[in-house]
Order: sequence, then C-alpha cells, then structure tokens
Amino acid sequence: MSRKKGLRGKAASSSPSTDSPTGKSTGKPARSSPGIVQMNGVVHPSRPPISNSSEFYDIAFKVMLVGDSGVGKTCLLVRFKDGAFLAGSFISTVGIDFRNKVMNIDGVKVKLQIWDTAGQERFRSVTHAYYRDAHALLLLYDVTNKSSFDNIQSWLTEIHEYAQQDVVLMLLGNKADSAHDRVVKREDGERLAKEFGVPFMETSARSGLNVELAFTAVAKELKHRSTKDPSEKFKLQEYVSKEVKGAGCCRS
Ligand SMILES: Nc1nc2c(ncn2[C@@H]2O[C@H](COP(=O)(O)OP(=O)(O)OP(=O)(O)O)[C@@H](O)[C@H]2O)c(=O)[nH]1
Ligand SMILES: [Mg+2]
Repeated sequence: MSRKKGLRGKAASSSPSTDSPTGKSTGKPARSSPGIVQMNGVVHPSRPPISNSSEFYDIAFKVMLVGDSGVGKTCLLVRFKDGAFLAGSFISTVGIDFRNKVMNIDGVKVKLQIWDTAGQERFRSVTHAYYRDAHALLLLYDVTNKSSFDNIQSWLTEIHEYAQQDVVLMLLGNKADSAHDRVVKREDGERLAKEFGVPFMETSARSGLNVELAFTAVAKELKHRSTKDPSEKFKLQEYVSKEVKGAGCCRS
C-alpha cells in the first residue's frame, strides 16, 4: 500500500461549506484539492477537504446525528469525542454543529466529521440541507420517551426523501442506562430495525455503552466501501450483532 500519511483523501462534497471553526456553515465553497489517495492499489481521486483541521487522515466521511430533541445526540457525540457525559440541565442544540474525530480503522486513519443536528422541529429545514452530503446517519430515539420511538418512522421518511440512497444508516436506542424510566423495550427497537433492514443497538451517553461501537461500525463500513478491498469481507449487520453489548453490561 503506498498510502501517504496526511494526504487528505476521500471527503465530502462542498455544500454546505463546513470550514467554520464554530461548526456553523460559512456559506463559502470549500477549498478544492486535486490530490489522489492510493489505498490497497485502488486509486481514489480526492475530493475537497471537509475542514481546515490539521489532523492527519487518509479518508474522511460525514456522519449525521438525527432524531427528536432530547434523545441525547449532543451527549452521544461528546461521549464519543471527549469520553465525558454532559450532565446537568439540558441545552438544546440550535441549528447544527460538528466535531471531528480521527479513528484508526485497521491501520487506516478514518476521519469522521460528525454533524450534531437540532432535533427541534423549527430547525428541520436547516437539517434537510445537510442530508445529501452525509455518508452515514445515526438515527436516535430515547428508550425513556415513547414518542421519540414512534417518530422514527417519520424520520425514516425524511431520510429517504433527503439523504443519498446508499447512505449508511443505523438505529440507536439511547439512554439504555435508565432502567427505571424505560418505556421502549430493546425487542421493540430490534423489531423496528429489522422491519427497515437497518443495524440497531442500544446506547448510553451516560455510561458509554456501545458509543464507541456505533461510530466504529459506521467507520468500518464506510472505509470498506471506500477501499473496496476484495480480501476484506466486512458486513455491518454481522459486525454489530457480534460486538453489541446489552444494557447493564460494561462500558464500551
Ligand atoms: N440517563 C441518560 N440521560 C441522557 C443520555 N444522553 C443524554 N441524556 C440527557 O438527555 C438530555 C438531552 O440530551 P442532549 O444530548 O442535549 O439531547 P439532543 O438530542 O442533543 O437534543 P437537541 O439538541 O434538542 O436535539 C440531557 O439532559 C442529557 O443529560 C443517556 O445516555 N442517559
Ligand atoms: Mg443537541
């Protein structure tokens, strides 16, 4: 493999521009780069870098967190990025923001640019504009909030309308640590996910349950699709089923 460290690889397209350090779109087109990334003998024409971050990576992807307000999207991202839980009063996200994280996936540096969307209805049109550039979507509901689960159907309708057809999609039932307040059974989540053919797991931003796994699974799938290495057999559903931990179990 003649991969060059630090060469900006396959990245998201430029609209909306994401070069603002605050994570807010600047409206400016992203810089374009004529570089090429070579991975496992497969040459990938590079696309524009998706941020000005100086962190080295080989390939980059956009992942979006979506779901009703209060399901724990921001907390999940903070847990993944910083390993901490945002306890205390709930501060609802306004508009959209992003955080970057570079993961080492089987020796390849995969950069995830993770977009944290606002779940509130009034920001829905902002979110719509970002769907088409997303390579993966993590769709969350809250196991202590039945309406957030019931709304998954309409989120899926929205996703089918606005996202790319081949977007990697995963359903997450968050707040699995809240045993006393739980109103959605794990089996209900599993049934719904099966119905729509998407991988599923329960997570907890509070305990860390399956948080790393959710992002790792998505990164592995995106990397697999990108490199198309015939010797590498990766099946997202199988990987998730094998690795997933149940609520009450250990930290991820
Ligand atoms: N027990 C428990 N509480 C959580 C968990 N994740 C988030 N919370 C709490 O749920 C509330 C909402 O969390 P956020 O992450 O802000 O929710 P959000 O989905 O980003 O909401 P919007 O930004 O409005 O879309 C906060 O009070 C969090 O502390 C979790 O895994 N377990
Ligand atoms: Mg939020």
